[in-house]
Amino acid sequence: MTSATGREPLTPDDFAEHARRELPADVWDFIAGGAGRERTLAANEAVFETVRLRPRALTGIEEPDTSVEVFGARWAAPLGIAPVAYHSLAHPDGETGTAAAAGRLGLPLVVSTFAGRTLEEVAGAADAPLWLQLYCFRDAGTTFGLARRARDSGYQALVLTVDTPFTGRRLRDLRNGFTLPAHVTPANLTGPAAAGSATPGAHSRLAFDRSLDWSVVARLRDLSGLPVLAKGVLTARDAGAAVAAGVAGIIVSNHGGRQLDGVQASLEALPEVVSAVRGRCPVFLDGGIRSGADVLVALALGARAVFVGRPALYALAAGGSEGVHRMLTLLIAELADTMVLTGHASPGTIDADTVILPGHSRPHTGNTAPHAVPHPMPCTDRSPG
Ligand SMILES: Cc1cc2nc3c(=O)[nH]c(=O)nc-3n(C[C@H](O)[C@H](O)[C@H](O)COP(=O)(O)O)c2cc1C
Ligand SMILES: CCCCC(=O)C(=O)O
Repeated sequence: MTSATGREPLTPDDFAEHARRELPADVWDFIAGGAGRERTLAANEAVFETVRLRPRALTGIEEPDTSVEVFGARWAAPLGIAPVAYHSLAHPDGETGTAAAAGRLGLPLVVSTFAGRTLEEVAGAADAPLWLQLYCFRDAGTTFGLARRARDSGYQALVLTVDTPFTGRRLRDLRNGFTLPAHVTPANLTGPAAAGSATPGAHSRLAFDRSLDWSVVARLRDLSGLPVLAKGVLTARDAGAAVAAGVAGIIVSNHGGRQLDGVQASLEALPEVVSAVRGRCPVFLDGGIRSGADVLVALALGARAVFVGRPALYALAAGGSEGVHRMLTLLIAELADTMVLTGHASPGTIDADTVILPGHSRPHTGNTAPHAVPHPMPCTDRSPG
């Protein structure tokens, strides 16, 4: 696992560089790409460049405790792996390799509906919490069958993706005429739900149930007995609807810029959602997390924890299960260092005073409660003064 310069990867970007060389060009484009002109894809990462950290001197912290508790389970860090389809596109180790790597470190994995391995195989490989991401199919029996299998094999939550009535217009895939290689199939789907899945975009338009409303949250919760999170919320309005529908948590996400191009970066949307939720459930974030400092910034703006998507597949492509283990280890180490240098012995104290947002010379004062009233990002607050 050496980079183009012959060195060991030290950051998620190093793994990406490695993956780009390893993967066929159309597979790279499927993973790396976004919808439309990829403005939201770019914004997800770029917004983190605009946030400044505030250091703390002589805090006496020797070893920070990076762990957090989520739904009664202890995670080694406020970090997990987002649901990403077909890990076997990146490496034969597939989802079992990713699950083993995350599990060894005590970090959770959200398994995609489009996993290349069965839910049961992945459960057998993992030592840390697993959640199952759900797409809802026109064939409702498929969706409910997945939810029951998740419950029966020890998954701890369901993650309902709410931003994808069909997959977005991904121009790279359309131009490449992208189809999955023959060895990559959705291991958990059978019958009509699986038909045509080799062409993901076209398949989603045939198979996904677009008639859904928020009542599906209670149906999934009642039949599985599992907490249900909504993934893909970017506005106060949808956050309110999700809470009213009984979600156990919200994942602020724009699907890695793969759905509606032109929407806010995830980090920009986070304060609005956190304010609307008013502590009624934990709020998580994915999109553009590429360093330990990015994790800390998201927590400072109110996230309980974050998820990485593409970095997991890039690390898998670069070095299989070991690559994922190394990438996650690096992120935890960077987070721990950033916590010491900003004066936080544990994630629970990371508050809005830890960061300065663009257009502000000082942090918002008077907010010392962790994960409480966050700053508006300037993109949502352009008013002078
Ligand atoms: C190749 C790929 C496949 C994805 N598959 C799914 C999926 O099956 N279900 C889902 O809810 N989100 C899916 N996502 C979105 C991720 O869960 C996540 O929102 C996004 O990747 C986070 O952004 P990041 O890649 O910048 O970390 C996928 C993303 C990528 C890149
Ligand atoms: C139909 C496959 C959808 C996977 C997905 O969610 C994505 O590629 O973003």
